[in-house]
Amino acid sequence: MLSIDEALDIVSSRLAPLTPVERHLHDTQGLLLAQTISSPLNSPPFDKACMDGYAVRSADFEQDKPVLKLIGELTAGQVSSQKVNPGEAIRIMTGAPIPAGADAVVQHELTEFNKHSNEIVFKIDEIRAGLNVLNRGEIMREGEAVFTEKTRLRPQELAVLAEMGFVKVQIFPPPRVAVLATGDELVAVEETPGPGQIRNTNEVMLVEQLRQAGAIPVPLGIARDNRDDLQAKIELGLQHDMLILSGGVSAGKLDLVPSVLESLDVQEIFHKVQMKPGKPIWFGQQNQASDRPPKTVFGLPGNPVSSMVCFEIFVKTALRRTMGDDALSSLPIMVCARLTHDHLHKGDRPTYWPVQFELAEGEVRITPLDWRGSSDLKGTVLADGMALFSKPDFVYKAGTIFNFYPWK
Ligand SMILES: Nc1nc2c(c(=O)[nH]1)N[C@H]1C(S)=C(S)[C@@H](COP(=O)(O)OP(=O)(O)OC[C@H]3O[C@@H](n4cnc5c(N)ncnc54)[C@H](O)[C@@H]3O)O[C@H]1N2
Ligand code: MOO
Repeated sequence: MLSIDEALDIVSSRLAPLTPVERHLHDTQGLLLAQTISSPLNSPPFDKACMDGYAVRSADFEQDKPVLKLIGELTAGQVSSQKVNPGEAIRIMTGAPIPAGADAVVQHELTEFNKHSNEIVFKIDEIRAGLNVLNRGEIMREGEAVFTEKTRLRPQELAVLAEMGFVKVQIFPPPRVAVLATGDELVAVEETPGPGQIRNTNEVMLVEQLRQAGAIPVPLGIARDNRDDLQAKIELGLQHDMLILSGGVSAGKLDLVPSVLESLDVQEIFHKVQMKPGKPIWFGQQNQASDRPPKTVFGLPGNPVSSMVCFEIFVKTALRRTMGDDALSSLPIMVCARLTHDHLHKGDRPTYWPVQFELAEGEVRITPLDWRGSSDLKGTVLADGMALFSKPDFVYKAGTIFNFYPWK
């Protein structure tokens, strides 16, 4: 059986970014750029004042504290038609272009204005040229390479693109992912379960996990445990970039998912990983025309925590790859944390166990919670994430450093 790391390598190497599309800036938050960007302009576009005060000639300050004559006023958005000559100053606001003749700005707090004589007295006797002035192109030069491909578009990147006048950019789009729950025992959340039935809780969970991961979820409801219904709904699911099924992948009589997928030319790449929960996970792909990427299918084990954990580890990695992340940055995010209590790990499957975390004395600490296994979703609601316990039948001592996988 594959190890978790082997399975992750396979998932990551089998997925590639979707074809880039052009999007309005407002619809690109958090996505990766699919183009390089050079600046078409200088920033700032003109020498500008960084303080409210007076635009002056630094040469006027070479002898003693000067008294300068006020000849005008300039607010941001205005361009002065006046020139500052020796012995003169212009009142200037932050963001306004420096007027001709001036080469420095003295901030308002270091001055006193005499409105009767229209003169400014300065409480500073030496200034350098360029004081409180941001020069044209000092932050960004015209033609300068600003963003490489695969830059993540956070709020500040979006604002820099807006400054450069990019209204639309090429990005790697989020995948549309179909979610299909399988099982004769399932009823929709709105329904009251009859004898032997349970509500389809995996759908709402997987849809929200997809949304949090930046993908576009498309819930397809429930497929019954018969070939015809499964086939029809899986075919519908295969019209999306990715399909996530839950249930029907272990060894039961009605675990038909792998064989129906195979009949639809979805090739099995692996089935089963040495892990708990989530051992029966199924991963496959259906080839498309040569110029199009294959369709990816995950068959997640039906037990709710198995579905959730397999999503966190494998589906998220796949999603990140489709959205442009490279193999390394697509791997599950983990943090080093210290165990607060002894923990007995029973069995031989590496196990993701729900834990609470706290920040104490400058370190992350994790405490394993009381949890009944892969059906116990409620046991995860107090957890902040999971820790991976790998050594078979082993007591992990308090103080051991661990990989903690936060849930978000
Ligand atoms: N003989 C064996 N039996 C099982 C094995 C095995 O290796 N050999 N593996 C066990 C493990 S581990 C898991 S995990 C489960 C996974 O089984 P399936 O993926 O086939 O899932 P189902 O049997 O369909 O369902 C399991 C469990 O989860 C409930 N379920 C299913 N779908 C949903 C849903 N959408 N919302 C809420 N709950 C759901 C279902 O009712 C079952 O209780 O198999 C073990 N068996
Ligand atoms: O792997 Mo199953 O998810 O142990 O219950």
